[in-house]
Amino acid sequence: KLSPDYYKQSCPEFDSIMRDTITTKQITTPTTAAATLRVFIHDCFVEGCDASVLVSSNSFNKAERDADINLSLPGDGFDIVVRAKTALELSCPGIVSCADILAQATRDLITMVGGPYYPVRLGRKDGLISLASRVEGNLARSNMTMDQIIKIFASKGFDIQEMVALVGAHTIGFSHCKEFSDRLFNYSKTSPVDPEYNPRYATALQKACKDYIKDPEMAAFNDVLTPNKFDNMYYQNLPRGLGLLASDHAMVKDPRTKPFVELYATNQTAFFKDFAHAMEKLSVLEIKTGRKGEVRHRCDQFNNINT
Ligand code: HEM
Ligand SMILES: [Ca+2]
Ligand SMILES: [Ca+2]
Repeated sequence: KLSPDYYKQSCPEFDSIMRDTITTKQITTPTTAAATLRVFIHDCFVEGCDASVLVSSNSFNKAERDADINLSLPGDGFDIVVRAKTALELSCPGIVSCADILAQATRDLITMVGGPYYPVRLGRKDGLISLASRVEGNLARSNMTMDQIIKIFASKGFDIQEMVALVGAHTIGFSHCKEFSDRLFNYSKTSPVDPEYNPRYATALQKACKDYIKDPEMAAFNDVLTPNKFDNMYYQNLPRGLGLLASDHAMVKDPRTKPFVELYATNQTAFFKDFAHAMEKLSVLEIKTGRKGEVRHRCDQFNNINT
């Protein structure tokens, strides 16, 4: 059974250790919030919220982390879990799962950057499977059609409105140039850039991504106006041609998603309420309890490393 105070008896310092670790990390490395949120969704959409994404490959197993869509997952999202796990293992060894650490860290970081609070129930076990081959088809890509994207979210139990609310996560963080450069250079015979972009924004992006093939680290903020603040600016950007990814633009073009973009653009309270609700739902997606999982000693390997 899950509960918000699952560790009250077994690890009374859980809350304070989490709070200290997260505050220190986010203050010294402000990209941590977005990094952790992305790692979390990539975890939950593949085998559920079970920390399967945190496992490293070894000679027996090519893990999720080495699936091509996960290669760009930001290191800070892994590091925060390792830090919390290390501190927790000193206080209460073998008690707190990596999956719970990731779920609670994500929530705390979202609130730290201005987003809504939602309850996270605890008691998840860490998964026993992490296979790169099981990733494909479970995560949306920016070049997918809206039909494909809607289908993926539906397969995880999210309707269109919940999907639009969740994608509001792009109010923080950044994307590497290769994720949107096809819209900037040689877009079509008639126009080098995607005409959906605001022209000045397109010029700025072309500059920012000029050498992206030589330097694959080059990136741009997902929300050009308030990149570090969790707010509803992402939705306000879209109709102004300030959406970064093709999938972001598609949100405001498709008649199925557009009404929700418009709602959230004008009503941040509605966005926060729906985002919080969808995150609470995401946080318990296909979680494992009891014997269906374990509490890993190290978040990057199964306790039986030969599996
Ligand atoms: C339409 C569905 C989605 C697509 C196609 C998509 C695609 C992407 C892509 C391509 C990136 C850039 C990755 C990189 O270059 O490193 C990104 C970043 C990000 N995505 Fe999404 N995403 C979607 C939905 C979501 C959802 C539902 C969430 C969370 C609830 C989310 C959270 C994030 C965050 C926080 C970042 C920034 C990561 C960072 O700054 O390190 N995305 N997304
Ligand atoms: Ca998982
Ligand atoms: Ca923002």
